[in-house]
Amino acid sequence: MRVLVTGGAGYIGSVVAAQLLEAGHEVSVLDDLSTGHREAVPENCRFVEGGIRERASEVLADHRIEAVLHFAARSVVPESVSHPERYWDGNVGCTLALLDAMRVHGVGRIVFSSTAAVYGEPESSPIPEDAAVRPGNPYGATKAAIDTALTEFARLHGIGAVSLRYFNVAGAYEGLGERHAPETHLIPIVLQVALGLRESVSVYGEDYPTADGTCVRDYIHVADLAEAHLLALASCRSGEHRVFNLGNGTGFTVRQVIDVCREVTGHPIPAVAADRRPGDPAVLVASSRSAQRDLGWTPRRPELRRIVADAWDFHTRTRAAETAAG
Ligand SMILES: NC(=O)c1ccc[n+]([C@@H]2O[C@H](COP(=O)([O-])OP(=O)(O)OC[C@H]3O[C@@H](n4cnc5c(N)ncnc54)[C@H](O)[C@@H]3O)[C@@H](O)[C@H]2O)c1
Ligand SMILES: O=c1ccn([C@@H]2O[C@H](COP(=O)(O)OP(=O)(O)O[C@H]3O[C@H](CO)[C@H](O)[C@H](O)[C@H]3O)[C@@H](O)[C@H]2O)c(=O)[nH]1
Repeated sequence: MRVLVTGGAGYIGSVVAAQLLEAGHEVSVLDDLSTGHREAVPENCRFVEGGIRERASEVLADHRIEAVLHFAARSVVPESVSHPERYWDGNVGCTLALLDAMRVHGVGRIVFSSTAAVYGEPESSPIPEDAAVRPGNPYGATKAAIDTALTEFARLHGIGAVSLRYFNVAGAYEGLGERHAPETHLIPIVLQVALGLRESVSVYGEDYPTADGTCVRDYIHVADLAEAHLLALASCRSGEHRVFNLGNGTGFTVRQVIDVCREVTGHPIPAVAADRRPGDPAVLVASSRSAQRDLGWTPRRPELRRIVADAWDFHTRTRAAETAAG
């Protein structure tokens, strides 16, 4: 298929673009490089630098796109609290513009990056897709709004849509890894300590109702997550919008993650207790049974040690290349 990957210069979009190429698809990437990196776009993609609102319509037409994988978004939760307008505009506004361009150019499939943040503080664990949608911050609220818009667009315009609700994505694939600046995610931050780029990691809250008092999250390897996108793309059904959680179904505390990072890196990684981070749910663990049943998806790299080891390999190589380049 001829596919457009929005946000294909970012962490997850670049890995999915690489896997789409490997599977024989023709891949176009549209990215404004606001948080992405030009060199992360796999070589055989057609790259267009620009914003969705400004350039999506033209790319859909010129590249005769048949399906869209939509990653481009703003995704820093604290920023969404201080500047919600950037999220309503950058996430909801841009996605509505993209959907309208798809309608105009007759593009019939979309796979969308949704998030566990739509569930807020869940009532039970693991979380199935029919759990209440009650986002606890504007980032999650914008993703939930897009999920709703997709349901309506699919019904009204016959588009086949899939929302994939990611839990905590980590790890690296074929030289493509996580490089956000500033970084807010736990595993890359902990690895920055091991690389000597930070003195310590702050542990946000040690009084949660969990085994060791720190928050529990479900970490999913970016390559496994990417594979689900290819399955979702193939399974889009005209007029239907389906929603799937993507996680491993196993939770790890912040302290457990830091311990695994110590094992993998051989570094002592000092950890300092800090206040809770506002809006953090105590436990977020996915039930991905629907994705396994309906998409035929099986995560092939579920071990946290493997996820951290792949991220560590990426970070050490990137650091070495940066040091060599001066
Ligand atoms: N990383 C996670 O753990 C996680 C978890 C849940 C959901 N998600 C979602 O997955 C998607 C990808 O996340 P990521 O971690 O790869 O983020 P990222 O910041 O690395 O990638 C996003 C990319 O989109 C581009 N972009 C942003 N706005 C744009 C616009 N208007 N037009 C064109 N390009 C634009 C950025 O330059 C960047 O390359 C996002 O939608 C995010 O909300 C991520
Ligand atoms: O320096 C840090 C960074 C994080 N944490 C803790 O580590 C856990 C994981 O935090 P991340 O920031 O890595 O990930 P989140 O669980 O906050 O966020 C992820 O899940 C969210 C859904 O809740 C969104 O989808 C978001 O995009 C995605 O990155 C949290 O308990 C957080 O408090 C620390 O203790 N110290």
